[in-house]
Amino acid sequence: MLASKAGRTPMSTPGGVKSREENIFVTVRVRPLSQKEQASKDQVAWECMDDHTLAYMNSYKRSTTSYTYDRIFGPTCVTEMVYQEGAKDVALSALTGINATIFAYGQTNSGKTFTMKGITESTINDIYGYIQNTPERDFFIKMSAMEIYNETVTDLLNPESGPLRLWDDPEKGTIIEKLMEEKAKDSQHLRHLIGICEAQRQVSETSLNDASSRSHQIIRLIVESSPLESSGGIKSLIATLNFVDLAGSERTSQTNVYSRRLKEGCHINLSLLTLTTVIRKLSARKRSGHIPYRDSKLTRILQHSLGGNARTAIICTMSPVLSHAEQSRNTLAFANHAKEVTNSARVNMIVPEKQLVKHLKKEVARLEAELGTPERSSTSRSVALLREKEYRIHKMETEMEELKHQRDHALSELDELRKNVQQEHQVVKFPSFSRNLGDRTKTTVRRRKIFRQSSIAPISLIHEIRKLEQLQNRLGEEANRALQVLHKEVAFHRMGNQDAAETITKLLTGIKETRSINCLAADVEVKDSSTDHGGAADLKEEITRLNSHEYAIATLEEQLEHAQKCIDKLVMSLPNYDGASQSTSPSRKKKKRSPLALSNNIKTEEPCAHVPSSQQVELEPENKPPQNCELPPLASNETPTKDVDSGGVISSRDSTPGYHRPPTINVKKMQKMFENALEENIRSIRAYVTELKERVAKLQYQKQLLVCQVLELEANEASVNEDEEPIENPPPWDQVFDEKKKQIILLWHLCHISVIRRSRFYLLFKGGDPSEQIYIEVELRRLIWLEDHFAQLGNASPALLGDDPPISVYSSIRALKQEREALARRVNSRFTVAERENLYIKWEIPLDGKQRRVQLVNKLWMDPHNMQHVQESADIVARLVGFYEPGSRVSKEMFELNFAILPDKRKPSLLERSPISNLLHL
Ligand SMILES: Nc1ncnc2c1ncn2[C@@H]1O[C@H](COP(=O)(O)OP(=O)(O)OP(=O)(O)O)[C@@H](O)[C@H]1O
Repeated sequence: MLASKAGRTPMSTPGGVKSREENIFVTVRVRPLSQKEQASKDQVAWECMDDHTLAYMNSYKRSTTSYTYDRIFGPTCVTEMVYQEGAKDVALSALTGINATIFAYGQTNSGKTFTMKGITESTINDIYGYIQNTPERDFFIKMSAMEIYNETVTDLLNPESGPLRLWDDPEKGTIIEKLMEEKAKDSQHLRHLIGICEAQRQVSETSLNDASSRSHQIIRLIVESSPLESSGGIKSLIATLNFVDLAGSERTSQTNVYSRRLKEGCHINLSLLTLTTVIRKLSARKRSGHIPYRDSKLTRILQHSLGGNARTAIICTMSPVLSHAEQSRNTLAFANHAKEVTNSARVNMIVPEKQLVKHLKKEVARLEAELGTPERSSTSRSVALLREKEYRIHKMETEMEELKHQRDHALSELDELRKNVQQEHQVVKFPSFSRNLGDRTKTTVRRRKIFRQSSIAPISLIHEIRKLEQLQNRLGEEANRALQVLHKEVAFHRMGNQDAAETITKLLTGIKETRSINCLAADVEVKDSSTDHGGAADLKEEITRLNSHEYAIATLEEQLEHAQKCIDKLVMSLPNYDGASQSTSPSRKKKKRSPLALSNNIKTEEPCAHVPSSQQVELEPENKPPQNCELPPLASNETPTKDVDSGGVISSRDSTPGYHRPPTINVKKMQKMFENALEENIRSIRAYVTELKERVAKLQYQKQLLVCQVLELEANEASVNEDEEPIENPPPWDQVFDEKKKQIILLWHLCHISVIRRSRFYLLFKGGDPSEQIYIEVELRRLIWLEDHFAQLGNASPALLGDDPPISVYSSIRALKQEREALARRVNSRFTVAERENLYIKWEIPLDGKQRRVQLVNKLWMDPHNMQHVQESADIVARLVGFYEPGSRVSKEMFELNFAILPDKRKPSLLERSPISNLLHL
């Protein structure tokens, strides 16, 4: 509901726009013959002579009486023409702040509703077209609607509010208390609201009209517009536009003689009589005399439109047939009086107080500026400029603050990201397999988080794997070089047995092969890395690949093992080998200057990166080293013999005649020195090989850890997916039932479903039995469908839907209304006087109020959120319909699921009928 017009200063043309005096614009529309009239061969009694003259034709087809009006619309004229020429000008006055009213007056079944529907539709189109073409103003449209039925005013937008009271305001005239005003969002919304009101209207079947309007309906648009602030204007315009579809004037003989219709007819005729009297008195220009506006609610409400501040157009509708000639003459008599009535319409302006104050302040400032000296005005201009600059500076400062804030935020996010990456690296390097389960869970959660945040984890793992591979290659290379040196040493000294030399050669070949395999793998790796996006899938591939050349490390290990054995053998075969040589005596230690410069820091120094050991032989001080490191090769036939005396090895050369032995060199000593060097070398190589083995083992271990980590990562990934798609146990039926029941009750309300059906369903399905599930499900789905269907229809124009759309929200409202009426009639017979009084008290219906039964029934099932209300409503409906009576037919099967027609051929009574439910097999 919208707020009333508070905070406005009405300025109804105070010395401004003059009020305009003009007569009510009266037109007559003669409808075509109805099918019934054609069938009964009823004679046509009226002829349109021209656009302004209508003539009554006697039985000889001669014109006897003629009537003149502003415009006559013959049977062939369409409603759009009636609108264009009979209503448009008046209706659109509302856009310029002038109140306007369009009436349809005429005998029952003469076409009033038919005409007014079209007129309303066309006016809405034009209003919204105008709004679109007037961008310099802001428009605001509200709508209210009421019907006057049996002299009771009801709000058609809120029928539950009951009868509305009228009261008089000295300024505003008659005011309808609590009448709802709904803001129209757009033309579609407005049409939708009008559609709902039309559906609410009292319509009944009479002998003349299958759907006769039994009430006067007033649809009221409040059109307000104000200039855009930028335009500098301050005056808003406001006007009401009434579309009045009167109930049909009828003779008692023409209506059914049932008491209800008779009573309606009396009220209708009474209010129409007052209207006629008011018009007649107004037309007689006896304004000084009493105009009985207050004799009927209709004339009270429309007082402004009858001789007051409004432009008014009346469209008198009539049937062309002779049998209704008398009624038609009455209509024309009314039209004659109406065309004499003069209105004085004014432009209604309002000035919102806020805007007025603002405007006045501006004016004062301007005047001050004009009065002031040029200096003063220039100073004030400078001040204004200064202020503007200050404002801009302030704005820029705020923006800068905001930017700084954004930058800080971005930086902290970056930091966070970096931290995550580092953490992930640490996790990769030092996996926590030894931790307890609690710690692991924490790590998993953290890692899962990191994994979600970025894809760096798999990338870093891949890097680790590749580093390991490089290490593996380097180990291979080092082993290779070590063995080569060994080989050379052995070859050079031609020592050791043949087997050892062969073994070393084999080892070399083996290692070379291993190296070549690793190189191949490295090639593949380079290629792979070009397409590497660091995903978990790549990681898996990586591990698979690593596992596939697992044998490379194993082979290397094996070969190193083998090499060590060979070396051991060689060492054993050394002539001066004894077990004690292994010990590190101080003398040995002193002497121990490895020809390969191998030391304990072998890890970092590559033994084979130096010059051959033979070139590094350090001679004892008394023996000068040979200039040329290359020692002369031994003759093949020379076999070393042992000098038993000296206890040393004597070269065969020593014994060879003619052999020139340098005088300064002690051969024995030399030999000894070489032996020692070899021994040292071999020992060094042995130590190195041992270390290589250790490193390979470490490598293997690290690889194992990596694989485990990958597995863990995969498991986390899987559990993340599980987290995202949790498989939940279905909730218990009681809970489901409760939720669905609430949904169903709300949808019943929204779709205006029969209250009898609601009550039956509600009382039948209590939720205890899981077999009810299917009924609940089907009901819910149908209602959801219905709601959707209504929503779609809601966007369609009522004009497009036609008079009685097959299934629409309007038809269901109408059906529900009829059902409530029928139920109301049963209240007296189904409840005792005491019970009724109790009910009225409980449902807050005044005991002395009118139509208490109707009020009671109208209150049933109106609050879908209150379960107690729902239960009590269902109980009352059950009593009214007789569900609780013995032998009453209530079974679940009546909400059948198979959509088949029930075998019961019994014609349903009104209380069991509902167009929507029938259509939907509800
Ligand atoms: N100009 C017209 N062209 C075609 N059909 C018309 C025309 N005017 C009215 N009708 C038809 O005549 C019937 C009666 O019209 P309508 O209900 O509008 O009359 P009414 O004056 O509002 O009656 P009541 O006062 O009983 O409500 C309807 O079926 C309507 O479709």
